[in-house]
Amino acid sequence: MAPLSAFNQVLAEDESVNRLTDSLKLWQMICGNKILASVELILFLNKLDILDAKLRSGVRFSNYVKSYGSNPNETKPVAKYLLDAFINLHQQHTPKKRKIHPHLTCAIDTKATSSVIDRIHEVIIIKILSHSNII
Ligand SMILES: Nc1nc2c(ncn2[C@@H]2O[C@H](COP(=O)(O)OP(=O)(O)OP(=O)(O)O)[C@@H](O)[C@H]2O)c(=O)[nH]1
Repeated sequence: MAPLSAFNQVLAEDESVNRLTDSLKLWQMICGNKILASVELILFLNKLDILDAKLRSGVRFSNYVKSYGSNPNETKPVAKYLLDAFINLHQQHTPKKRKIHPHLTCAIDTKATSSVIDRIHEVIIIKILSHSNII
């Protein structure tokens, strides 16, 4: 689980570290971990509403993420850019090919979050059934 909204924040425990950079490093370590090589990963990119509020209030994403350049300072393209960054890191660092299940979430939207969790339950059940050769 990583916040989409933390691109302009630093860690409470180390103010020299940007929170987005920290999330990406942690994700890279999880993706590259050989012990987890056979595990499918579920990624929640959370706090979509806070990202939206931040961008609408005038905070410019590209001031913090230079590679974003002159792309629109809007929620959809910024969230897509972050999602792609996480997916690309997975592709670069995974020890072997596997699926990941990324979701853009707003945890306080309980209805939407509940439906995401239902979809994840389905994925897990299908995985268990296919491992047991039932399907
Ligand atoms: N608006 C909003 N609030 C959220 C969301 N997810 C969690 N929160 C709230 O954020 C606060 C901090 O929760 P978390 O982010 O889970 O905890 P944390 O990672 O230790 O906190 P931070 O250091 O603030 O990132 C709590 O009050 C949560 O209810 C979200 O998607 N949208």
